[in-house]
Amino acid sequence: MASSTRPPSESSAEHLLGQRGVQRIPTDKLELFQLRNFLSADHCARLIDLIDEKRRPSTIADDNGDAYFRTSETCDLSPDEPAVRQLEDLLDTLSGIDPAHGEPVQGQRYDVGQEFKPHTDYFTPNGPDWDKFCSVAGQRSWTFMVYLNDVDAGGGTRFKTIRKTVQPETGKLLCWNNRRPDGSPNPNTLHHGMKVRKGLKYVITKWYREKEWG
Ligand SMILES: O=C(O)CCC(=O)C(=O)O
Ligand SMILES: [Fe+2]
Repeated sequence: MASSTRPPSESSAEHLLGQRGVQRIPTDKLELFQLRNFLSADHCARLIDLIDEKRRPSTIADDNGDAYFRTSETCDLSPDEPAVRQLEDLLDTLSGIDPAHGEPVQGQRYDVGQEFKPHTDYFTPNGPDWDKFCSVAGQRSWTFMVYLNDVDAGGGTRFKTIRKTVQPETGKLLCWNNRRPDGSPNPNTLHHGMKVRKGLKYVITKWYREKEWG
């Protein structure tokens, strides 16, 4: 689809591969891309400082009762902060998605032993949290995440169905389409923020929605 006809809520393989340095992870099971050095080390350091100021224990939607499912600490990052505004602008340009479809950026920090167990970022259609989280903005369409530091050991992001683990690296971006070409949720996007073994891990996550964020 030509970018001029792409809906405002969508990115696409064609658009992303037109951006300098973007690489597609070879698989036909999902649309998954990485971009090294998306953010400078200095920009990452400023975002890490903001996460350290604001972090609190993470929560999850579609809670499955496992208290150890997502053990990291999380916070929303306000675009009133210049480092966040700059990040949002870079993400909107890279993704090609209308900013109105973006959730607020989230920051996450994992200490040794913390993880985010295998999950998908889309909401289960008509699941327990569907109405609460999706009635206005609809499904999560694309996920963009950025590693803000090199982790001493562990902390990779594992996509089990394609047997691919992406290693954290300062400023490296990872993004994927949460749906199949027909628009249905893609279970092959299952991913695991693996346990940090040594050091700390900081990431930011930006989710886009099919409809405008309320
Ligand atoms: O930390 C990671 O590697 C994955 C994070 C993640 O999956 C999420 O925040 O939804
Ligand atoms: Fe995730």
